[in-house]
Amino acid sequence: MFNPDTINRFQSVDTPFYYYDMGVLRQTLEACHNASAKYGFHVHYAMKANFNPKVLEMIQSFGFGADCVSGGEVKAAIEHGFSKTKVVFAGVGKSDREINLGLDADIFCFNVESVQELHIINDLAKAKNKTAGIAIRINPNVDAHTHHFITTGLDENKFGINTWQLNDVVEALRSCPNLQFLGIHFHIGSQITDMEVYKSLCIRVNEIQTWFEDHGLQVKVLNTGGGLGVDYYNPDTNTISDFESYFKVFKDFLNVKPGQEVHFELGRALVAQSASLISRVLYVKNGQKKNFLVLDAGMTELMRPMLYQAYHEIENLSRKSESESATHYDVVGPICESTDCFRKDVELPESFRGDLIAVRTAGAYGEVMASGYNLRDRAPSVYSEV
Ligand SMILES: Cc1ncc(COP(=O)(O)O)c(C=O)c1O
Ligand SMILES: N[C@@H](CCCC[NH3+])C(=O)O
Repeated sequence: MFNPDTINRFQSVDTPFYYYDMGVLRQTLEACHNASAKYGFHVHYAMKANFNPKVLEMIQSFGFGADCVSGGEVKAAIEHGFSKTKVVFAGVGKSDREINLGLDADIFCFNVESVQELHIINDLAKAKNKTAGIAIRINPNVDAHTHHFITTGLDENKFGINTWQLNDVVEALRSCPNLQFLGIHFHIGSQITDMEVYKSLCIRVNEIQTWFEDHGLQVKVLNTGGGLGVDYYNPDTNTISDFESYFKVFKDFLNVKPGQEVHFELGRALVAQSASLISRVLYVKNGQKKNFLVLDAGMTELMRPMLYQAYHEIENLSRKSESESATHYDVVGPICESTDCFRKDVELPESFRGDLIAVRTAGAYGEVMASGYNLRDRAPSVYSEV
């Protein structure tokens, strides 16, 4: 990702900034596109992972759809060229204003997360004399075996409708003539690397599909969500997630009937490795027990380490050739919070004020989760050639 010319180019850029390697993004999208097309699967990009306009434009150029979680994302998807026939809108708390926006845009499908929401969408669609396509988001109670904070498919999670409420769903659908039932939707969590988890999901989806058909509802769309993980430890040697194995699990274990569509909502796996957060060392503080590298970027630019204790590789780009004289640093930001630490005890070459530091694998849930806390400016983006 960082050849000498790239690092040279960074010398004249104000830090912090996000650096996008558009070649990595393109290769990742190609890999996903080819692996999914083999089985006729449809991928909707989960825009919440990254809605940088250049990123969106490249993703939509591959023909992917968009999975949105707010009215703002629905609007951005359409503005950036995603076909409205490939826009889905999930979210546990869609406001009336956001539902109306989706109805006005004639999006393909609302993924509905409660029985009450079914009635609300029906009423709003009726007021516009429209029919809304809907899928039922079901909480399958499948353990994603990922970080506790980013599982979404267990009974204790707020997302989706629990299976014991499905009779109420069928009843509600009978009394909602302005809804068109399209299918069933699942999303059990994020940063999933164990393919056995997806096998368990398929088995559950098959059971639930049969239940719906037994209750007279034809399932046209099976949407199994996203969640495929990336390798945060080896961004250079394992850059592209194993899309082949991922889709093959669904090909092998999902009971797909003739005429049915299978949809996925990948976010992280498509964008995470394409970007790094680039910052400079402001100060080197040598304490009695610790050495600190104080960067000009912090939790306002990349919150994942502070929010989930997430691991990101950290590199000193100014001293790439110096593998010796390794020193241990707590790499911290300038924000007035003790948790504003990217990682503790990081082994790096001896580092100095002005050195360029890269925090890797920052393309997913990085820029989009930035905040203006401490009245900080937003970090800009810098792009490589494609
Ligand atoms: C409903 C839904 N779909 C898709 C995604 C994308 O997840 P990931 O970025 O892990 O692929 C998320 C986020 O976890 C989500 O909540
Ligand atoms: N933002 C989280 C994942 C949540 C995904 C959205 N449900 C992360 O950075 O890992």
